[in-house]
Amino acid sequence: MEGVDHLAHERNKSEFDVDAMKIVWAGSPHAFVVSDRISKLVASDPGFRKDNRSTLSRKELFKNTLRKAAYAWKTIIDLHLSEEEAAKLRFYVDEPAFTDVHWGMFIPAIKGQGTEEQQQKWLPLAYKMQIIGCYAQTELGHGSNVQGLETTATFDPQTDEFIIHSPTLTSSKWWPGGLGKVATHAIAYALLIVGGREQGVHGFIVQLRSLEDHSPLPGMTVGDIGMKFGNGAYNAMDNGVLRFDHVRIPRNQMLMRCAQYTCLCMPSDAKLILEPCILIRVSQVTCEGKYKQSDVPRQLVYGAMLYVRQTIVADASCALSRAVCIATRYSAVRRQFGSQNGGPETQVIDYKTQQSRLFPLLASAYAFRFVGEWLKWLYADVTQRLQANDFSTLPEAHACTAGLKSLTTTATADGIEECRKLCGGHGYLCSSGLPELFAVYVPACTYEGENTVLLLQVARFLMKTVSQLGSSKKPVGTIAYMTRVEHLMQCRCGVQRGFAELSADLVEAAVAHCQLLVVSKFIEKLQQEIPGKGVKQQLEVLCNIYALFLLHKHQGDFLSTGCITPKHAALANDELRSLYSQVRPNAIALVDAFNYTDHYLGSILGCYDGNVYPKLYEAAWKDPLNESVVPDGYHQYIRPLLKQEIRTARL
Ligand SMILES: CCCCCCCCCCCCCCCCCCCC(=O)SCCNC(=O)CCNC(=O)[C@H](O)C(C)(C)COP(=O)(O)OP(=O)(O)OC[C@H]1O[C@@H](n2cnc3c(N)ncnc32)[C@H](O)[C@@H]1OP(=O)(O)O
Ligand SMILES: Cc1cc2nc3c(=O)[nH]c(=O)nc-3n(C[C@H](O)[C@H](O)[C@H](O)COP(=O)(O)OP(=O)(O)OC[C@H]3O[C@@H](n4cnc5c(N)ncnc54)[C@H](O)[C@@H]3O)c2cc1C
Repeated sequence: MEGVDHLAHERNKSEFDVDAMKIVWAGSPHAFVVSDRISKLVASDPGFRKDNRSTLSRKELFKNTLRKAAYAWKTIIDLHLSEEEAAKLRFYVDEPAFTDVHWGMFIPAIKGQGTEEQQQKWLPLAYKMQIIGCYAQTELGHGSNVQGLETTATFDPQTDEFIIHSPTLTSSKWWPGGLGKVATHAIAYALLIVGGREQGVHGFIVQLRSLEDHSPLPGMTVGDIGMKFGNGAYNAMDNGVLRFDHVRIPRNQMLMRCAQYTCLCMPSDAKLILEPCILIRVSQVTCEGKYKQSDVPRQLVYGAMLYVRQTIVADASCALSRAVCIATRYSAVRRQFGSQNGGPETQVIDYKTQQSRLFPLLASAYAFRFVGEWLKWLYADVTQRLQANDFSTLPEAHACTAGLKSLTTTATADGIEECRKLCGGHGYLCSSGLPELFAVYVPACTYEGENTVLLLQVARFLMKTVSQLGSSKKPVGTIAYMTRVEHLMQCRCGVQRGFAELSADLVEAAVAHCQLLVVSKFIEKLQQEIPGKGVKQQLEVLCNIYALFLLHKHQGDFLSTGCITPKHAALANDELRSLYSQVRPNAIALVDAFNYTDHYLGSILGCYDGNVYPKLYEAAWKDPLNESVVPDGYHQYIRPLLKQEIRTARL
C-alpha cells in the first residue's frame, strides 16, 4: 500500500520531541537546516541514483562514479554551494570516490606541510580541481611502520632536484585511493637522502600524469591494485600501485614545513572553518644541499593522520546510526511467533533478546556522535596550542584520536554486521543496504592506522603516564583520573617491564581507557542544557544503557578487580532490562531523529514508511537474472543434465 505509513503506530508512541532531537543529532539548528536541505536535494536528483549499484560491473561502477563526481562538482558550482554544503553533498551522495582523498588528505597535507609559496602555487589548482591529488604513503612492504618506508628521495645539488625512486618491489606505493586511474598528482612519502645521509621520511608533491592526455609521466608505472572485499561500492575507488624509476622533481616540491596542523574544524554550529595553516617551523633542504632540521617534535610530521583520524571518529556515528536505523525499523515491521487467538504475531523488536542486541547499538550511535563532537573540539584546541608553540597536549591528542578511531571503527564495523543479523535472512540481501554498508565501512578498521597498532600507541601513552605518577608531573585532562586509582599509584614502579610481552593485556587497558572517554563525554553532554520535551530524558536512558551494557559485557574484569560485587553486577543487569523497556516505545522516533532520507539509507528494510514486503517483492523482479524466464546457459548446462546427456555435452 503506497503512501501508508506502516510505522505510524510506532511513531505515535514516542514520548519526546523528535524535531528537537534532530537538532541535537545534527549539532545545531543551522547544521540541521543545511543537512536537511542537501539530503533532500540529493535524494530528489536522478543524477545521484544509487539503487542499481550492486548490479554494475567494476568498470561500469567506476565510470558511473566518475560521472557522479563530475555531476556533484557541477552541482556545487551551479548552486554556489558553500564548503559546508559541498561537504554535506558529498556525504549524502554516498559513493566512495577519489574526491574523498583529494579533499580529505591531499589538500590538508599541502595546507599543513606546505610552505607559503607551495600553498599559493598548489592550493588554487587543487581547490578548482584543475589538479587531482592522492596521498601516497603506504607501500607494498610497509603501511603501519611509516619509518620503514623504502621509497627514496635523493637530493641532486647539480640540478637542484630530488630523484624519487622505488628501489625494491616492496617499495612500490600500494593502496592510495585515487592513485590507480584518476590522480594527476600525489603527496608521496619518501626517505630523504641529502649528501648521502638519511634524514627521515618526508612528503613530496609529485606529478603523476599528463594534464593534457592523462598518460603517466616518464618514470611512473601506475595502475589499479584490483578488486576489493565485498564486490560493493568501495570498488568505485581506484586504490593504486605506483613505482618510481628515478623520477626528478624540483627541490621546491618537497613539503618543507615540519608541522602539518590544519585548523579545519567544524564547531558545534557545524560551520566548516578553513583557517590558514599554522606555521610552526620549517625543515628544509637548501640549494647547497644542507638539511636544516626543525627544532619542534618530530611527531608533528604525523599531523595529517591526527586530523583524518578525528574525522573518522565523527563519521563512525553516521555509519552505525544508518545500520541501526535500518535494523530498528525492520524489527518493528517484522513479526514472528506469538499470535494469540489468530491475532498478529509478535513484532521481533519486542523480544528481549532482540532489544539486548539492538538497543546498545542505538546507544552507541548517540555516544559516538557526542564523543566525535568533543574530539573536534580537542583537535581545535591542540591546534591553537601548537600555534603558540605549546606542545604539551600533543601526546594526549594523539592518544585520543588514535584510541577513539580504533574503538569507534571496530564497534561500528561489528555493529553493522550485528544489524545485518538482526534483520534475519533479508538482511543478507543487497537491497537491505547492509552488506554494502559493511563492505564500504570495514576498511576503516585498517586504513589511517590499523586499529591494534593504534591501541598500542594509546597503551604506550598510558604506561608513560603511569610511570610518572607520583612525580611532580601530574596527569591532567583525559588522564587526570589516574591519580585517583589507588592500584595504579601502587604499580607505577613496575610498568616499564616487558611492554611487548604484556601488549595483548595493555591493548585491553587501552580500550577500557577509551571507553571511559566515551562514557564521560556522554555524561558531560547531558550536563549541558538540552531543549525539547523529553529529549534529555531519552539521552539519559541511552547514556545509561551504553555504560551499563559495557559493565555487563566486561563484568568479569570488574568483578575480578573488585570494582564491583556480584550484587552490583546483578543490579546492573536488572537496570539494563528496565532501560530497554523504556527505550522500546521511543525506538522508532530515536532513529527518525537521524533524519536520513530513503535515498541515503539505500535499504528496503529501513524505508521510512515500513512498507517492506511489497518493495522487496518488486525489487526481486528487477534483478538482471529475472530478465528472462529461462536463464542463459539452460541449453548448454541444465538441459543436458536433466536429459542425462551430460557425457556427450560440450562443456
Ligand atoms: C568542495 C568541498 C568538498 C568537500 C568534500 C569533503 C570530503 C572529505 C572527506 C573526508 C574523508 C577523509 C578521507 C578518508 C579516507 C581515508 C583513506 C585512508 C588513507 C590512509 O590510510 S593514509 C595512510 C595512513 N597510515 C597510517 O596511519 C600509518 C600508521 N602508522 C603510524 O601512524 C606510525 O607509524 C606509528 C604507528 C604511530 C608509529 O610511529 P613511529 O614514529 O614509527 O613509532 P613510535 O611508536 O616510536 O612513535 C614515536 C612518537 O611519536 C608519537 N606519535 C606517533 N604518531 C603521532 C601523531 N599522529 N601525532 C602525535 N604524536 C605521534 C608516539 O606517541 C611516540 O611518542 P613518544 O613520546 O612515546 O616518543
Ligand atoms: C581501503 C583502504 C584504503 C587505503 N587508502 C590509503 C591511502 O589513500 N593512502 C595510503 O597511503 N594508504 C592507504 N591505505 C593503506 C593503510 O593505511 C594501511 O593498510 C594501514 O595503515 C595498515 O597498514 P598495513 O597494511 O601495513 O598493516 P600491517 O601493519 O601489516 O598489519 C598486519 C597485522 O599486523 C599487526 N601489527 C603490525 N604492526 C604491529 C606491531 N607493532 N605490534 C603488534 N601488531 C602489529 C596488525 O595489528 C595487523 O593485525 C588504505 C588501505 C585500505 C584498506
